[in-house]
Amino acid sequence: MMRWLRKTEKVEVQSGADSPVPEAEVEVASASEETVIEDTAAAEVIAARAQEEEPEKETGPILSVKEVRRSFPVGGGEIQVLKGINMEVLSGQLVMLKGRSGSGKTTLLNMLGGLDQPTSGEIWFRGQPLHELNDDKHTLLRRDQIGFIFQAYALLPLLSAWENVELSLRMAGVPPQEWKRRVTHCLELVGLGKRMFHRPFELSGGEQQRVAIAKAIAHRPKLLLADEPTANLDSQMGAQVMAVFKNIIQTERVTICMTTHDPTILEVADHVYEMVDGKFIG
Ligand SMILES: Nc1ncnc2c1ncn2[C@@H]1O[C@H](COP(=O)(O)OP(=O)(O)OP(=O)(O)O)[C@@H](O)[C@H]1O
Repeated sequence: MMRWLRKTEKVEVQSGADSPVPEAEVEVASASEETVIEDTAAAEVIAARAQEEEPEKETGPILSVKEVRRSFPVGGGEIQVLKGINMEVLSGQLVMLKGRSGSGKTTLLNMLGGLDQPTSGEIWFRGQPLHELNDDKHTLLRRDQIGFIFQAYALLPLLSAWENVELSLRMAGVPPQEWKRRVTHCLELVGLGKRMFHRPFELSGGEQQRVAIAKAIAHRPKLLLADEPTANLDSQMGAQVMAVFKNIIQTERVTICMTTHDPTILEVADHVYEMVDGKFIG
């Protein structure tokens, strides 16, 4: 059973009866602690911590895409994959790109994350022209402001959930004294407070994907890009991942843009773009 609740409540994510973790709690940043705090000084510490953990809410578009085209050289000619894409993603939205295999979803997602450049057109991310930045600036921007989630989780198999998340903080240049609290916070946020020291092979697919989410948000990105994040999961685990996405949009003030083939999860999106042969329809 899954509920999406106000910030001061808990979100319960209940997995199957045969799951190693019958019930995982996804706690919304320190909120449950508020109910048991009687001491004023302690309450102030908790409130300060919650404020620190929850970045300011931004308003307006975080991403603007204008007439983006992308073609690739193939053989002696070229293939046009994106044929004039226009889109706007507002801060705090969950936006989905749906479409048949080969329609161009991943090609667009790569461009939104600065992994590839349009052949023509513009992509603006928080006021910065991604289409004009050089490789070094793209790398810095990705490191600081963008998180990626992939269909195949992309976790390091010999590292525990904790170590996987910690690694992303190291790579983002976050000071070591912040690692412990941030790793704990992120893993609790995705409902894995009790499985922090398991390695990927000791976790279910849904749990591995939730570790990947914790890893992707650890450095506090503004934008999370997810390529088919539920494609390898059954419907219940897929729903858990979507519940976590909804939760982190509220608590981490992140904006999410994801691709999907799965019609059952479209209803939780704030906006759905349907792509057909390199263009949006409808
Ligand atoms: N580097 C490249 N060189 C040549 N063709 C490419 C390149 N990258 C993508 N394509 C082609 O662009 C088209 C769109 O690919 P893309 O991966 O964006 O589709 P998709 O909608 O994400 O598909 P799927 O749902 O299967 O992941 C495909 O026909 C693919 O072969």
